[in-house]
Amino acid sequence: MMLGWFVNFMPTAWNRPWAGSDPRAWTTGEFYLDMARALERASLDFIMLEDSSVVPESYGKSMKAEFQATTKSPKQDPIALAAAISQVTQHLGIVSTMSTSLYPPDRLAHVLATLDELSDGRVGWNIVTSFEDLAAQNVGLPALWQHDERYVRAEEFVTQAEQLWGGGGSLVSAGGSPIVASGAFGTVSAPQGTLGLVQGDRPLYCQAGGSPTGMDFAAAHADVIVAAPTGVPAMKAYRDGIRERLERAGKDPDSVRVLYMITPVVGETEGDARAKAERLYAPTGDALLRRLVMMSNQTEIDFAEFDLDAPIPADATTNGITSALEAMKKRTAGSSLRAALSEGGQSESLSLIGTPSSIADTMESALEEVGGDGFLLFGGGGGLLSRRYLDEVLDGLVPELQRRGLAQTSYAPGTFRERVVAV
Ligand SMILES: Cc1cc2nc3c(=O)[nH]c(=O)nc-3n(C[C@H](O)[C@H](O)[C@H](O)COP(=O)(O)O)c2cc1C
Repeated sequence: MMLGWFVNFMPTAWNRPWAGSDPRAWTTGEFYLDMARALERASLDFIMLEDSSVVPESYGKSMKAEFQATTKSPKQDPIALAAAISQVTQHLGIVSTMSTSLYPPDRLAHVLATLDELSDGRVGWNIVTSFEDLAAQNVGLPALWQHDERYVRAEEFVTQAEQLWGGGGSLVSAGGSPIVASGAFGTVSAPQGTLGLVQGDRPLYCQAGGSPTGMDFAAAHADVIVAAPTGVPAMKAYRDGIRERLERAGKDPDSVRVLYMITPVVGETEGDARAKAERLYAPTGDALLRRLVMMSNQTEIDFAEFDLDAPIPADATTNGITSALEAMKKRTAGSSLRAALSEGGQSESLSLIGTPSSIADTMESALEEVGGDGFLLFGGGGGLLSRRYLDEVLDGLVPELQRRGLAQTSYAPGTFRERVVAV
């Protein structure tokens, strides 16, 4: 199975046990460089760096709750971290998130070409379209385009980036004149003169479309698709949906890997793991606020206006992450927002609470039922990750998967993209 780790370049578990003694270990990148080395020691396929550079004001129509909950900020720039990680690792894939709604195509093409060279062919691009008006306003747009329009823009963006990468050549055309790529959203030229990509015509592409349009886009472009449908039937339906799209387009469905998001709670005994999960997911005031703020951030709907003891209104709509809102509607139907938010694992595909052995059993049988392909580990997001958690997963769970022959113990030769295609 493929294994990646998704992480926000944000404060670690600073106000919890095992916080460590250096409060700047996250801003300096030291924590995350240690993390990248640890992922490589455990032979994980890649690290994936989240990006969404806003201080949200959706919950309660102010930044106040976000500053209490720290779900999205403070955050450092992940591209700078990707460059630093490339210098302390040799094999780990490094997936950087960059938005087709916020970056200009020539900047993105130049940055990724540079990162590909810095990492000797290990860079991936997590292609996102963004979901916050505030993020659009940060770059001078009045608002974000409508959901499906964002994917039209993304199509054009990817085409332009590939033209700029020049099909394996240089950002400057053979004759020495700048390459010009035109489209409905604008014409770009790229005279910066980067030499080209180690990985050939493009880096590895990662994508996380959850909507039908997003899944169309993912199937058309991605090498690795990351998703968080809840439960084995939904995981299978998502993967089947991607494979059908690939088959319709005449592409090999086995050429794309679908990975599911998980945050295992690993204990020395089942009781130990359950007690840990109870502490972790306890619906305290702080935890509920954090989950409400996260939902508001994903949907740009003010969840402070909803009755905690009722389902969320069936007619609520969003120009943000539609799938997150729909999933929350399902969770609250016949129940309440409070009850839905009190469940653990808000953004996980599988609930994994147990010993390395029992968790590996569940992961193995889930993938057998679903058909493939792997998992995207996560530690719960900003303010929750600790070195202790990394150790539990990387030195506890991953070796168990390796002993069963389910996870790799070393890296095959080749670029990141070549390795993924060869799996
Ligand atoms: C594992 C995972 C990671 C994601 N990372 C980011 C990210 O770093 N930045 C971002 O703007 N969106 C991110 N997204 C959101 C997706 O790009 C996408 O907008 C979302 O899954 C909804 O799909 P849709 O756009 O098709 O509605 C992520 C989604 C998932 C499932």
